[in-house]
Amino acid sequence: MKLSALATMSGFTLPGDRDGNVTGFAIDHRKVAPGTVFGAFPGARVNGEDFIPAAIEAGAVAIVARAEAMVAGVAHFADAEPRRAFARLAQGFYQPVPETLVAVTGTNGKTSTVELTRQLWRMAGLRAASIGTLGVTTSDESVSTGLTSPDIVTFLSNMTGLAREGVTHVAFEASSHGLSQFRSEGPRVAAAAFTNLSRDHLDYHATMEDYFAAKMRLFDEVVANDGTAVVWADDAWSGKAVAHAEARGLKLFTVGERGTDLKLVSRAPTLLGQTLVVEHAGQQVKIEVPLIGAYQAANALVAAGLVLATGGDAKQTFDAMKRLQTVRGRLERAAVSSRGAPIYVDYAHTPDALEAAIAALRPHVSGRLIVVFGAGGDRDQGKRPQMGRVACRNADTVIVTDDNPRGEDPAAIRAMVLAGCVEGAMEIGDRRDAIGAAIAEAGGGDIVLVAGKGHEQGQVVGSGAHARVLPFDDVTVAREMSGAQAIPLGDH
Ligand SMILES: CC(=O)N[C@H]1[C@@H](OP(=O)(O)OP(=O)(O)OC[C@H]2O[C@@H](n3ccc(=O)[nH]c3=O)[C@H](O)[C@@H]2O)O[C@H](CO)[C@@H](O)[C@@H]1O[C@H](C)C(=O)N[C@@H](C)C(=O)N[C@H](CCC(=O)O)C(=O)O
Ligand SMILES: Nc1ncnc2c1ncn2[C@@H]1O[C@H](COP(=O)(O)OP(=O)(O)OP(=O)(O)O)[C@@H](O)[C@H]1O
Ligand SMILES: N[C@H](CCC[C@H](N)C(=O)O)C(=O)O
Ligand SMILES: [Mg+2]
Repeated sequence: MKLSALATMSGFTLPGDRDGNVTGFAIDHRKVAPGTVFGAFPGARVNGEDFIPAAIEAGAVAIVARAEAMVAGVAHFADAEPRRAFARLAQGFYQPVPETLVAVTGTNGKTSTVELTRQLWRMAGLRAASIGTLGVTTSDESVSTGLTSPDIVTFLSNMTGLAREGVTHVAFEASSHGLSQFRSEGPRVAAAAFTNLSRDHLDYHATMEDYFAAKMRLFDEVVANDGTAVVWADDAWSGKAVAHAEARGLKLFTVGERGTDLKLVSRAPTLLGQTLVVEHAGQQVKIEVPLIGAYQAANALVAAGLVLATGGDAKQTFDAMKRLQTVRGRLERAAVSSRGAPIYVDYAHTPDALEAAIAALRPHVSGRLIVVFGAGGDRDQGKRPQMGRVACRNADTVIVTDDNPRGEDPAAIRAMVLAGCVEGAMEIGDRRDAIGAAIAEAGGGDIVLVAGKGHEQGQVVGSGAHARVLPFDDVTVAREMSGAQAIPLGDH
C-alpha cells in the first residue's frame, strides 16, 4: 500500500513528497524492516525519538512523532499526540477488522466481563473472541500477549488476524494504561462498558480523579459517536460515568440494582451459583447463573448488556447465562482438600476486589473462611495496608504471603500489608508453604481463598535485568497441597 494513499484515507496529508510502499507498522525500532512506519514516542523509561535514526537506517518509510523530533530523509507525520496519530494512520493498513467490537474498562471485572461476553456471543452461534489479561481467546485457543491492553500494533494486527479467521465479534479490555497510551484505537467500537472504580495503580495515576479520567477516554473518545455506553449503575463512580456518556451523546444502557435497562431486582445464592431476577423492557425474568458471588453476577449482567447493546436477542441471551463457565482464576474452584474444604483461586489484587471475593464466598462457608494473599512489588504501595484491613476484617484466618515481589524486599511488602491488620494475621513468605498451611488448617465447612494471582503462571522476583519468573500456578499448587501432607499453622 502506498504511503500517500494511506495518509489520505486516514485524513492526513503526506508531509513533503516522500512517498513509498508501506509494509507494516512498529513502535519499537528493533522491529523496523524496509517499508515500516515507525511511531517514536516519549515513554516512561526511554524516549522513542532517540531511535529515529536507527529506524530510518533499518528502512523506515515514515516516522510518526512530535513536531520537535528530528527526522531526516523520510516523511515525518508530526503531531502533538503522536500515539493517537500513529493509531489513526495504522488503522487504514490493518484491514479487515471484525464487524462488532466492544470494550470494557473499570478497576475490576474487565477480564471477567470480556470473557463472559465472548461466551454469550459464542452460545448465540457467533464467531467471537476476547482480548485482555488472559490473552487473545477464541473458542479454539488462548494466546498470551503479556499485557491487559496490548500495544497498538499487536492490537490492530490481532484484530486483522481474527477477522481473517472469520471472527466477527470481539470484546476487549481497555486498561487505564492502555487508554492513556492510545493502545486500543482505530476500528469502530460499537459499545463500551464501565464496571467500577476503586483504588489501584496510584503509582501511575496521580489521583483517583486522574485515574477515572484516563478510563473515561473510552466514553469521551474511543467508542463510536453513535455507540452505546453500558454502565454498571451500583458503583460510587457510576453517576460520573453516566455524565461522561451523556456529555458525548452516547446511547445509555444501565445495569444493576440502580440500573434501568437491565435492573437487578433480587439475587439469591444457590449451592454452586445464584438465581437472579432482573427486569428488562418492562418484564421480570428469572436467570440461573452457575457462578457464585455478587461480583460475578454484576460482570455477567454487564456482559449481557454489551450483547444486547450490539443487537443480541434478550431471551436467547438470558437463557444462555445458565451455561456460562468459570473464567480462569476468577473464583475458580481449584480443589477440595482431603478434609472436604473447597479451595478457591481468585485474582483479587486490590482492596475492593479482595472484599468482593471474600463476600462472594461467605454465604457458602459454615465454618471459617481462610484467606491467603499478598501484594505485588513495584506497584501502588498505598493499597497494601488497605488490602490487609479488608482481609482481616472480613475473613476468619488470614495468611499474608508473597505475590510477585519484583524489585522490592518481599518482607517489607508483607510488613506494609500486615500494618493494616489490627486483628492479627499469620505471615508465611513462601507462597507454596502459605497455601499448604491454609489447606492443612481447613476442616469440613471451611473454605480457603487463595487470592492475587488467579491465572498467573509465575512468581516475578527481581526487576530489570535481574527479573526472573519462577514457575508458579496457584491452582496447581492448591491441588498438590490438598493431596500432600501439609504442616499445620501452629508449626510455622
Ligand atoms: C508504564 C507502561 O505502561 N509502560 C508500557 C509502555 O511503555 P512506554 O511507552 O512508556 O515505553 P518505554 O519503554 O519508555 O519506551 C518508549 C518507546 O521507545 C520504544 N523503544 C524502546 C527501546 C528500544 O530499544 N527501542 C524502542 O523503539 C518503545 O517501544 C516505546 O514505544 O508501552 C510498552 C509497549 O507497549 C509496554 O510494554 C510498557 O508496559 C510495561 C512493560 C508494563 O509493565 N506495563 C504495565 C504497568 C501495564 O501496562 N499494565 C496495564 C494495566 C493492567 C491492569 O489492568 O491492571 C496493562 O494494560 O497491562
Ligand atoms: N464487578 C466486580 N466488582 C468487584 N470486584 C470484582 C468485580 N469483578 C471482579 N472483581 C475482583 O477483581 C478480580 C479481577 O477480576 P478481573 O480479572 O475480571 O478484573 P480486571 O479488571 O480484568 O483486572 P486487571 O486490571 O488486573 O486486568 C477478581 O478476581 C475479583 O476478585
Ligand atoms: N495488572 C495488574 C496485575 C496485578 C496482579 C498481582 N498478582 C500483582 O502482581 O500485583 C498489575 O500489573 O498491576
Ligand atoms: Mg484484566
